[in-house]
Amino acid sequence: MIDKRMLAEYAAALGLPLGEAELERFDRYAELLVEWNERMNLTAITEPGEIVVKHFVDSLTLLRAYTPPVGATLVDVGTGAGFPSVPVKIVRPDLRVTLLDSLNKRLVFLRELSAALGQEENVCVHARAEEAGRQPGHREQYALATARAVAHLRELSEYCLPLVRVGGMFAALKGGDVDVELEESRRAVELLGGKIDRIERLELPDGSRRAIICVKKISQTSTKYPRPHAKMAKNPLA
Ligand SMILES: C[S@@+](CC[C@H](N)C(=O)[O-])C[C@H]1O[C@@H](n2cnc3c(N)ncnc32)[C@H](O)[C@@H]1O
Repeated sequence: MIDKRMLAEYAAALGLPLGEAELERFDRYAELLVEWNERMNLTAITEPGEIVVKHFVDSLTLLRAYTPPVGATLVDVGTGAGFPSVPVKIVRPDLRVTLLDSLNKRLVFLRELSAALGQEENVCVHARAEEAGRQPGHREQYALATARAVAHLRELSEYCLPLVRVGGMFAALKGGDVDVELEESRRAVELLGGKIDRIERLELPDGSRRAIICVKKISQTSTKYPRPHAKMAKNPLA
């Protein structure tokens, strides 16, 4: 379904050589995405060339910005149809992935997808991030939290940083223009026990700009956080 040679080229440009088995998995992923999308709303992107660039390559930029330790635990907050973690897991099968989303129908797809791609060990969690962040099974349990297209960095930090253990990382995949958002989020990141570590800026093959914001978890998050969503919206951390 997808142009595997094109995907291999783009991934190689990110420093990620893909073998035939991985390319086959990406192809199957694209097929399932399009097939299930006819029954439930998973994505607006259904053209194979766009799936390759805007979903697969974009997700893999995470590995350009940050290399998780072997066997690390990774939680993908608001993963939707599995982005960015399912593509990342195709390339890094050693990672122990938790896919978290507040919409149950997405979890039905994610379970089926994980099985079809040989990722049966993925843990699929139906929860809001701010609820999971208060549960002992999730709070400060992950080496890496990531998210793409879920919320403003200020709010996203409150979703993600409570889930990361001290010494771990939170990596937010964002569009290119992040400077204002970063300024608006600095205080929140600090209050939640994080420190902005680095920002990787790059261009996707279609010319669109991306920034991956890497936040190091340097101290425990106060038990005041995360707050319920209504409180976050009413009183943004600033
Ligand atoms: C725009 S989609 C992005 C999906 C995917 N990350 C991607 O990049 O394609 C946002 C997703 O975040 C989920 N979401 C929004 N707020 C959330 C929260 N507080 N906790 C968990 N999931 C949330 C939604 O259900 C939706 O699947």
